[in-house]
Amino acid sequence: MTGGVSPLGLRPSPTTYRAGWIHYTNVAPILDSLVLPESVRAITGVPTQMNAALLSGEVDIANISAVEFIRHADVLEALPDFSVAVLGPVYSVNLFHTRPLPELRRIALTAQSAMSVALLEVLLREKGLSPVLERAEGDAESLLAGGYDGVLRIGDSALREWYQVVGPLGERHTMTSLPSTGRGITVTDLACEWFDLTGHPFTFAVWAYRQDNPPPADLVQAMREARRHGIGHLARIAARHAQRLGLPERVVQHYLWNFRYHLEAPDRLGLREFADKAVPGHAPLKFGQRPGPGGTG
Ligand SMILES: C=C(O[C@@H]1C=C(C(=O)O)C=C[C@H]1O)C(=O)O
Repeated sequence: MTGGVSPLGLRPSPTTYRAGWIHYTNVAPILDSLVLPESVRAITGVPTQMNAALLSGEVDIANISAVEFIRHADVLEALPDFSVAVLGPVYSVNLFHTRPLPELRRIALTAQSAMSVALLEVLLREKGLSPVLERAEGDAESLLAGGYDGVLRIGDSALREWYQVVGPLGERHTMTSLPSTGRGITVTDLACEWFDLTGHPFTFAVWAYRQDNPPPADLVQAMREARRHGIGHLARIAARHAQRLGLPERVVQHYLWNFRYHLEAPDRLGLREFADKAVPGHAPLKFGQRPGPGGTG
């Protein structure tokens, strides 16, 4: 076979490239309008599932917890211009608690997340606190009623539970003047805590792949086009997901526009700072080539 054409003159079918998407609402502006090239197949799951799928080779690319990218920086590389990051509050990575942070003794962790657990560990260490951390599933209020004094939750359910605690959002409230307590519960936004500690953005996820198996150019191009389209139609995306989540449209719209999806210099700075604090001695972080001028989408 030469030049990709078989002796019969047939083109070999292109090998399938497998993608794994964490499909929380916060990636809707990238994934909702993504048209996959024919050679790409995608599965979806929660962060810990996608982290495992990428590391076991079940998928070739995934938006994974940034801490897993850092831990496996010797074999992984990340797309240079894709992130799920924020500067300040994120609203969906929340510690729900019933006592002040310094008095917490037992915190329930979600099994869905690697990143928020690593972030919580860094923040607790910085504050000199060492509560017991245990995996436990269930909604925050039941776990708090059942013996935990802190509960860490992420993603769509954390966003909904946050709103149950701090909402409803009256006309006099703006998203920047919301209470952080309600129903006897305080909600600590871990990305806000990171901002208070460092003054930098926090990068929750990157799109990673094995260094020897980068994604086909048409997939990355399609992702950039989908993101441009998604960000341009944020109100529509927010309306659709608000209905699904049972949340007010303006809350979901604020939630979405607050994300930083382009892994810009400040997001990399935050990522490197987190890497040094959470995984001392990690291998250098590797990123693919940034697109040229006008090519970022
Ligand atoms: C901000 C979030 O980011 C997600 C949180 C992750 C984690 O905690 O491991 C992984 C990927 C991110 O997309 C969220 O879903 O609430």
